[in-house]
Amino acid sequence: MGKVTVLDHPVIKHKISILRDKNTGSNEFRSIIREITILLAYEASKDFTVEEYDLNTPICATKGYRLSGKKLGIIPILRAGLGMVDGLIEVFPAARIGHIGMYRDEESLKPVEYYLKIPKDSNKRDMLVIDPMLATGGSACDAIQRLKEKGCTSLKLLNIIAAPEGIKKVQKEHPDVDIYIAQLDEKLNKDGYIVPGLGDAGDRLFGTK
Ligand SMILES: O=P(O)(O)OC[C@H]1O[C@H](OP(=O)(O)OP(=O)(O)O)[C@H](O)[C@@H]1O
Ligand SMILES: O=c1cc[nH]c(=O)[nH]1
Ligand SMILES: [Mg+2]
Repeated sequence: MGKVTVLDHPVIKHKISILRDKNTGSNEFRSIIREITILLAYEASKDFTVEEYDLNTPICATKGYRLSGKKLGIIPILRAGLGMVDGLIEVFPAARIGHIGMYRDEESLKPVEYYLKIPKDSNKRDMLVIDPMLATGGSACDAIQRLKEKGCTSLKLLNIIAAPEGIKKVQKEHPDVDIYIAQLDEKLNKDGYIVPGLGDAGDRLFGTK
């Protein structure tokens, strides 16, 4: 079963609370999503490998380290996943970026795919799937399934807020995928929104409500 890592940190608690506040505007919302994503990126890359190399500081010769594992791919689930892209490429500037477009049908809550474009060599890369919200888990599970159909074998999922229902579904359908979240919330409401959550992440990022 996939491992779940929750960022348990006072600064994250502080920032998540600002995201939750309905009076927080899009500009601040976007920058906090970006900041938390940077911390998630560090956590999700703890198992990356490094190799040693020789370098000179202004003082002496010493050993340096550089990342030596597989190349990275970042896959935001549109739209809201776009809010996390900047934070990730700040940490991993050489990563290639693919996109998967999914929206949740408001009645059935089932994800509907409308776009897919990923790097050609995605099957050789470590792929980070990003979306601020993991609610029922339908969008994440379908996105991961589509990437697997395209040959991806190394996948991690990064979310800002997750509901237990979503985590359970990803663990059941994709036991090989580890999940990194900033906050585990209580539950879903009858409309499939995370409680207490932060509302519709896409609308809050892009000011569409
Ligand atoms: O776990 P789930 O129940 O599938 O819900 C989570 C999905 O819902 C939101 O997207 P939304 O459908 O609102 O599309 P948007 O990003 O375009 O706003 C969110 O960004 C996830 O992709
Ligand atoms: O609470 C939720 C659930 C799904 N999508 C969102 O943006 N928010
Ligand atoms: Mg939305």
